[in-house]
Amino acid sequence: MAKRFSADKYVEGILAGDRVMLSRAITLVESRLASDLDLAQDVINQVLPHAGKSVRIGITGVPGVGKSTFIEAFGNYLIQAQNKKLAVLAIDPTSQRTGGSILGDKTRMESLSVNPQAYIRPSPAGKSLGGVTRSTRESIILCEAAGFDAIIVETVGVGQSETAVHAMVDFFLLLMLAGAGDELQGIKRGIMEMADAIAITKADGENAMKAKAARAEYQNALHLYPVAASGWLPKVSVCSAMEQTGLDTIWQTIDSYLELTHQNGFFEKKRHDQNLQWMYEAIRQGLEDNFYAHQQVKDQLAGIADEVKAGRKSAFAAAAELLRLV
Ligand SMILES: Nc1nc2c(ncn2[C@@H]2O[C@H](COP(=O)(O)OP(=O)(O)OP(=O)(O)O)[C@@H](O)[C@H]2O)c(=O)[nH]1
Repeated sequence: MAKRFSADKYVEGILAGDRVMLSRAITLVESRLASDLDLAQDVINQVLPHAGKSVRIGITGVPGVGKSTFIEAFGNYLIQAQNKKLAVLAIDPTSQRTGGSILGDKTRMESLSVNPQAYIRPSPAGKSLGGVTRSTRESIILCEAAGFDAIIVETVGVGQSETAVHAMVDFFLLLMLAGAGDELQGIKRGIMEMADAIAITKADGENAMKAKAARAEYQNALHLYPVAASGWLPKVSVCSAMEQTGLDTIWQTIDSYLELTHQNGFFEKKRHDQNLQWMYEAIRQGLEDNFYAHQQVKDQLAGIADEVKAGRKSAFAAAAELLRLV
């Protein structure tokens, strides 16, 4: 087991912006050991008053869209042109690519990973989506308390993970390729509906014209959706991470969104709603964990499931019988 410190020691280190302590605290919230849970919650609770002051940006897009290259370019832009301290967290429950090691990501975002104004943390390996989203959410709080004022949460846009990311960020950016067709890109309609902005990537060289055409197309498509509760009309822009163009426009879009939603109160409301949503999610998870950990449930579950399978017991009756055991 990794070395553990007192809650005060973690808190002191995080608030001082000590990256080693931040990493250790994130390892702590990623741990599912029962003995780590209380300590992790103690640390989170203590740093909570110092968190929340960042802009949380979710970024998604299918493999090949250029996420890493984009985040590297956009991240450097945020640091250099907007004077931000940036943390990049990844949600990728299927990820084999990093095996949970920081080294894996060093090769993905080379210049960001050595930038003292940036902190990159790959997705914890070998975890369920629920496990990853929970620890990422808590990691956001830890990073904010450590002084990072821009948080990028990155995910692959092909599964359910983008819904989870959407529920923990202020602004959701969808990266898309020009001319590949929505279906080809595996982008589901629901994801486009969640986007506050779409950026068409790789708008350089021969691709530049195609990207502009795609921008017009997507902008039209977005007009067909009902106006969002935020009052914000999603924007589409083009960018090239390679040539570092369009990054400023994307930041201006995010900034306009923040201005609008701070003004109309949506920003705060959304964060409150997200907090409540996570509370209910934590309750649901806690109840489920307790249920499956209960000795009588462990003893009887398989037998009762067999009876349901064989058609001797209804699913509802079986569930009720099991629930009564707890
Ligand atoms: N022409 C051009 N190519 C790009 C640009 N950005 C990325 N690429 C190329 O697109 C390919 C995929 O880029 P990655 O950044 O690895 O993106 P990804 O496939 O989404 O990968 P992950 O971030 O690992 O999920 C690489 O070969 C990049 O060199 C760009 O702005 N212009």
